[in-house]
Amino acid sequence: MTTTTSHSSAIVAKGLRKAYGDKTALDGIDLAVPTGSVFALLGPNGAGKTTAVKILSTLVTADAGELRVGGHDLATDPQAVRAAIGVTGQFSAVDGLITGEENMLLMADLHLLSRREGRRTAVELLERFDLVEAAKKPVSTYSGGMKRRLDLAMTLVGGPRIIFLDEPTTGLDPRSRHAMWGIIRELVSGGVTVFLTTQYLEEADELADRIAVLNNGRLAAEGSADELKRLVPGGHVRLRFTDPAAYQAAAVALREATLPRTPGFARAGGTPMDEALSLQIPSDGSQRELRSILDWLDSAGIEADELTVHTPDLDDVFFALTGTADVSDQPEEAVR
Ligand SMILES: Nc1ncnc2c1ncn2[C@@H]1O[C@H](COP(=O)(O)OP(=O)(O)OP(=O)(O)O)[C@@H](O)[C@H]1O
Repeated sequence: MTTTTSHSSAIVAKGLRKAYGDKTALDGIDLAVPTGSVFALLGPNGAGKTTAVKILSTLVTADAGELRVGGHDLATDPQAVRAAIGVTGQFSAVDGLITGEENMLLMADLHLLSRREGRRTAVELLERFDLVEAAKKPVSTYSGGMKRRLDLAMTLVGGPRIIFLDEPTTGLDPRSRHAMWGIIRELVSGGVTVFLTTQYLEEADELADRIAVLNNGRLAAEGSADELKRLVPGGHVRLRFTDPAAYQAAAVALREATLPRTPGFARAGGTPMDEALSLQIPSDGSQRELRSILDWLDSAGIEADELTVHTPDLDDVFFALTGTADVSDQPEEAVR
């Protein structure tokens, strides 16, 4: 795992630690989020995601670690960090008793915008987040998706360049979730850096440039969605036949095959799936492996009626990295 400390990092953490009593929530986390990118912190319940967001957004202090957000040191200049960031999520600032517009204007007041500037910003953001019709209604009448959009709109009042989103789409229906993804993508295309936590692998896959998998307060892995998917086995090429004789011939050929450059292929022997007349060949789905499989099929005279490539998805990665983790495996370190 590498950590970049260049100036192009919007968020940098080195050796981030936090314990609540004898419970270690974060056990030495290193991460770097390039400016203008989306970083997803993925992990099961209790992994430490919210703690990380709370620390990086100055709501909670770390026990240890070198932390910089927006170029500012969290320990010595939290005020500057606060001015550079926006936070939405599980600790939403939305007031249900007043209208969406009033919430926006309240936020504008908090940011010390003039009355005129506040109104202009509120109108612009309500429009952008498709909340114009609902603007004069109490927020308590809003749907979950509308509340999330309002929450994010309020966060944007101060024009933050770094935004923390703690589980931004939890509980939203698919349509609202997709709408939120669209909004997040739009923000990023405007140069904003987004740090999000999520339990939805699909969300991380859709949005994030980099994903870190947090488990028991430690980073189990970090990389792009594709890099993470390559970490776990499960990828394969499936050949489907309609002619039982062709299937049998292919199964025999495959059982005898060895292909030195493709380790998975060599040990494959094909997994016969008689009812479906299909054969499965382990493969990481890379171009190189596919080419060697196709070359071999050609040279063996095998012509499948259908060939599909299955790559592991983030679910596989998530379960592989977090499902089997045994806390007792991990060295005990004294945490004060
Ligand atoms: N204020 C607190 N006091 C004591 N323990 C806490 C506190 N906040 C968090 N913890 C503990 O720290 C660990 C990490 O919690 P955290 O909320 O950061 O996890 P999470 O990954 O955000 O989980 P979730 O997805 O459930 O929100 C958990 O074991 C939790 O019980």
